Amino acid sequence: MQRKTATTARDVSGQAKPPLLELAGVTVRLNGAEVLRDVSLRASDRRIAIVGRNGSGKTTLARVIAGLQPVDAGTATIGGSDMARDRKAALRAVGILFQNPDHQIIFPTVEEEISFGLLQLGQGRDAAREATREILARFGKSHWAEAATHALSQGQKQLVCLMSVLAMRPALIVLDEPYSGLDIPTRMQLMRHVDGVDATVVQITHDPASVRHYDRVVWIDEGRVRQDGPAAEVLAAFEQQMTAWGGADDLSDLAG
Ligand SMILES: Nc1ncnc2c1ncn2[C@@H]1O[C@H](COP(=O)(O)OP(=O)(O)OP(=O)(O)O)[C@@H](O)[C@H]1O
Repeated sequence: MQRKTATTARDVSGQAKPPLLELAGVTVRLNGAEVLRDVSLRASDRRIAIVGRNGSGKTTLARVIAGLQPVDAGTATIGGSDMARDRKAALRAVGILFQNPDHQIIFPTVEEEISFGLLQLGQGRDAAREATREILARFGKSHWAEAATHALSQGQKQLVCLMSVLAMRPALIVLDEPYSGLDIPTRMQLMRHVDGVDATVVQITHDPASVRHYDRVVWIDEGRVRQDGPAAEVLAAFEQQMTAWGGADDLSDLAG
């Protein structure tokens, strides 16, 4: 197993800055099974991908990073705030985009959907409305403000979810397989939007091609970090192993 040695970022005064994301010895048990085991990750890289087989624990890890999944052991620190101790501050620092936008969208119109997160952050109605209009304009979708969310296509809904997350200006965005089920042009367009965002991105994917340009790839296997390092190195090892397993007919090792 290989672990990346994180370089310590420093602020203007030369003080060492805490990494944006720090997991230390994180273990999560669900229904008695250890789904994550002693996962440690210090990350200040701008683009991080998480790969692994079905059932290896990727979504659970994404939920831990997004503050949606309490840990049974270890600590999760986002933007210098410990999830367990200052959950509110940690949650401000992170936004999550799920695979299925229907699990995320709850409001009847696009404007209400995007504004909701901003109101939750404590913004007043006028400020939230203005920020919503601003993000719609940035994506060339001002005409969507009054659109019914249920009438949008999957790709359009996914873009609404991305705009909702970006409007909240999180320092870290977690994307859990955001492009599955989208056609090639929609996927390419959304990927371009994601590539252009200022925030740090942690993306879970089954598609190595979509993250070859990332700074770092973490391979999760049976709830543990199997390999962590530069994209080219980790993806080559990952693809080799996946192809070897794929060549066998035995599904008995599929996690779960
Ligand atoms: N709510 C739950 N209760 C019990 N077990 C769960 C729960 N959610 C997930 N698991 C189990 O935890 C393991 C990891 O699941 P997880 O969804 O994190 O995997 P994944 O790597 O994202 O998989 P996939 O690539 O198939 O989406 C699986 O064995 C799964 O069955």
